[in-house]
Amino acid sequence: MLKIEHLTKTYGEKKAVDDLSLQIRRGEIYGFIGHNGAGKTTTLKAVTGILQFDEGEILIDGKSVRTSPLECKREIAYIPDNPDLYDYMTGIKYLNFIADIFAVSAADRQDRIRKYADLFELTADLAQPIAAYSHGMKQKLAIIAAWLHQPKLIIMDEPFVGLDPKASHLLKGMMREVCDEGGAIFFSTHVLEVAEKLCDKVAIIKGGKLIRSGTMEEVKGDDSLEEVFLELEDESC
Ligand SMILES: Nc1ncnc2c1ncn2[C@@H]1O[C@H](COP(=O)(O)OP(=O)(O)OP(=O)(O)O)[C@@H](O)[C@H]1O
Repeated sequence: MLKIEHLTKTYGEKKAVDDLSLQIRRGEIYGFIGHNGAGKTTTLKAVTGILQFDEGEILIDGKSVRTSPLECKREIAYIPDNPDLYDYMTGIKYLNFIADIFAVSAADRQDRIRKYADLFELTADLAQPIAAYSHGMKQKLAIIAAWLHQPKLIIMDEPFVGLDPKASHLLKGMMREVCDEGGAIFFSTHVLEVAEKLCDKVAIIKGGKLIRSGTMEEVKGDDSLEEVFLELEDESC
């Protein structure tokens, strides 16, 4: 579903991502963990096509994000770490705007908006301008928007930040559902307990380099993910 090959991205002199390769298959929830400034957001943005990169290749379902950006964007959804949506739009206008971009039919969008807005208890607020939303409400709206066109690959940067426990639980279920239906999820998180419970596979990045990746069992063995992560952080200091 997603193949990242030898990705390198520099900002001026700073190598933010250094020769990173990983592969995500259909059906996998793939967690991406690393310290602040490790290169997670840079990698995720490169995958979505928002950020140009210097070297390497990124393939989504076999298509290059460099040479087939539109085809790739049709297959994915991206939820950034900060849900800066269009404040002047109402929630419902924003969802319809996103549905228009992805050419979701009137019937499908109505069903999906109704379903997810009800689940996230956001229905009553959809008529409000986004400027009046709390951080968590914006995050819920961004999640509903991401699910509207039934993307094959969902990329999320710290998706659980700001969500209440019920919404977090709901999102985890929605992530698993996408994978059960043949999609894939790639998301970053600092909450290692969530990653450990939820992810099929995990990659650990440090200073732009991938230092460990594999199935959760391969990466953590009999230890907790937190223990392994902290050990790896210390080791390569
Ligand atoms: N626009 C930019 N210009 C210059 N340097 C940048 C820019 N964006 C990120 N960086 C640098 O690239 C490195 C990787 O940043 P990135 O945002 O990818 O890290 P991250 O793992 O997502 O961190 P966090 O967990 O804090 O969100 C950092 O050293 C950061 O300072």
